[in-house]
Amino acid sequence: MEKQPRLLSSKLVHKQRQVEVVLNSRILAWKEIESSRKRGSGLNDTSGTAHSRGVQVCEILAVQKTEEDESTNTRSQKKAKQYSLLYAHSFTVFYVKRTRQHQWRCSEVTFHCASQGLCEQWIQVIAEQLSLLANRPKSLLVYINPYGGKQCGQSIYEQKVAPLFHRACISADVIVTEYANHARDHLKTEANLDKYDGVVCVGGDGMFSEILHGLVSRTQTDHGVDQNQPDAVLVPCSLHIGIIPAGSTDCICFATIGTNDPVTSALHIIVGDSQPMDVCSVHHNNVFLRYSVSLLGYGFYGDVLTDSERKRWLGPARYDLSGVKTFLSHNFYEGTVSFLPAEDTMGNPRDKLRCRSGCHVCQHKPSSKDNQWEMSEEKEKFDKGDSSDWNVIHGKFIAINAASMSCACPRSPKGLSPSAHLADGTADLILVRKCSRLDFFRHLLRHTNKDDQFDHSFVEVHRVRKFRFQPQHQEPVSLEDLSETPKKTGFSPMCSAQTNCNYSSIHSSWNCDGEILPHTAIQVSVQCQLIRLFARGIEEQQPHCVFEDPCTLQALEPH
Ligand SMILES: CCCCCCCCCCCCC/C=C/[C@@H](O)[C@H](COP(=O)(O)O)NC(=O)CCCCCCCCCCCCCCC
Ligand SMILES: Nc1ncnc2c1ncn2[C@@H]1O[C@H](COP(=O)(O)OP(=O)(O)O)[C@@H](O)[C@H]1O
Ligand SMILES: [Ca+2]
Repeated sequence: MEKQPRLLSSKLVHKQRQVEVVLNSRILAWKEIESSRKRGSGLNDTSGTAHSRGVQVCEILAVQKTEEDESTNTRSQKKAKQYSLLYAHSFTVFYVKRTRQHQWRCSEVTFHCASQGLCEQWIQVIAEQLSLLANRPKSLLVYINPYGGKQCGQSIYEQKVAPLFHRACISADVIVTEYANHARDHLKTEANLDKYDGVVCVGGDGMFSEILHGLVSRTQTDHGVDQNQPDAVLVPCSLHIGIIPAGSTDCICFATIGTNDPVTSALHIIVGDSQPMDVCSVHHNNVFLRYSVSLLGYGFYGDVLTDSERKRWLGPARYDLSGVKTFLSHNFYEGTVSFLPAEDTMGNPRDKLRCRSGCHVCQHKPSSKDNQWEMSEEKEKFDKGDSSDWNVIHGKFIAINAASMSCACPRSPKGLSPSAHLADGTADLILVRKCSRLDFFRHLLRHTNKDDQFDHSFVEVHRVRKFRFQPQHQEPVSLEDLSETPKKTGFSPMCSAQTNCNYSSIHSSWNCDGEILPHTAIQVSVQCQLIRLFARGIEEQQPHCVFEDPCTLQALEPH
């Protein structure tokens, strides 16, 4: 590893002990200076790294002159006070600390200096290094849905997030939404986006969907791209999106960060993390309907969502109640699914290659900006939608789910498709055919344990770039018509398969990231890496041990 030149090195005091503190462009490290008494008593660590600690500069959140604490009541505090009189000037470094289950916290370390000049020099040099981190946002546009999840969005932002942004010197313009689609329409037409480095969404997947639609539509309009063209090459958004989870499912946050925790999300925003993400565009007969980043689900998840909307007052529990009700209804829907499979090199949904931070599959996936891919034969064939490459499956399905990422969430920590990738340009298409209630229950249960939910005769899964769905029976012209349809028509030329059928029982609806689509016949295309989040994907769980970090030790080596 290349040795970084030291920027600053001093003997300071930390927790009433003398420490040598060293800063290079990558690491801030400190090590206790062993007293001769200790050395004689053999207390020093055999590894020679006793008491050495460090933090990566890219994980430092802020540096500040320390506020003096005047309370010196206890004996030890008095002693500390006496000690600190000699080192009267101090500064505090705030940094990211990893705790359990992918959670990050803001930790701090204070150093005392003998002179004001030295203290100010440390603050200045560290602040300079932070200002060189170009990815960090300085100005954010924040939208809060006050009614998402348990209706705590506003207090979560004010109590847990705003103080961290303030500490990191990030300015934020906050808009508390007043009605559904307020955030979407503001982003689409009004917001002056040049002022900001990112947009923050405080809410659930539905609120994220609003931000997504606002930002993607705005970008296409600004570049003259017609979203109604299913083959249009969409322009990626330049602003990053941050998600502060305050919704009911929060699967987009969970699957990109590994936890649903507002503080963790805020810290990923502050350090300027970047995670590209696929977006599915959904069309109906060449008319643009919606974008989706998590689940596009027909049948079971569509029915759960439709039923749960009436129970919004129940908060996040509405999904469990509607889930049980829908499970007991045990509906199935007939139709034709056609799909364009991804190339074999893209892996398959049943391999064990999980998408994790720095995922190789997503990194090696040619992005839409990649010229080689733009010109390749594969792409040409792909663009033409060569019909011979399309697979067609007709059947009766309990569920048709397309997951363009794992859809991991607290209800299902591995997700609907555990090996789906965040940014590979593909989605995993899961077809659950008509089966017994018990079998479907077994399949659902496997979303909550280690067993393979695809290992059933009635389930198949394909990695796809595009797909289409055509219900067996023609759908009503629009949702409005559908809601006006009498519950029991008793007559319809298309009702031979089911008795007492009506539109609501021969058709399900598509659940598109928690929104109901107005059509059942849809065409879907995965747009590779269309947006970027302030996230880094799920980090492999490892004890974060700064003692073993070679950079820390290297920074402390004598020069
Ligand atoms: C037996 C236990 C089975 C548990 C199965 C859990 C599977 C959960 C997969 C969830 C994938 C979620 C994908 C994301 C969807 C969200 O975009 C979307 C919107 O989120 P928002 O409200 O935050 O805006 N959320 C949803 O559509 C909610 C889906 C939640 C479905 C929960 C289903 C529970 C099923 C319970 C069945 C129980 C059968 C018991 C029989 C006695
Ligand atoms: N001020 C508001 N009043 C009513 N609905 C809103 C408001 N702001 C956003 N919404 C809508 O609320 C819905 C649910 O929001 P979301 O934050 O995803 O919560 P949840 O996860 O509980 O569904 C979204 O469809 C969003 O468009
Ligand atoms: Ca994907």
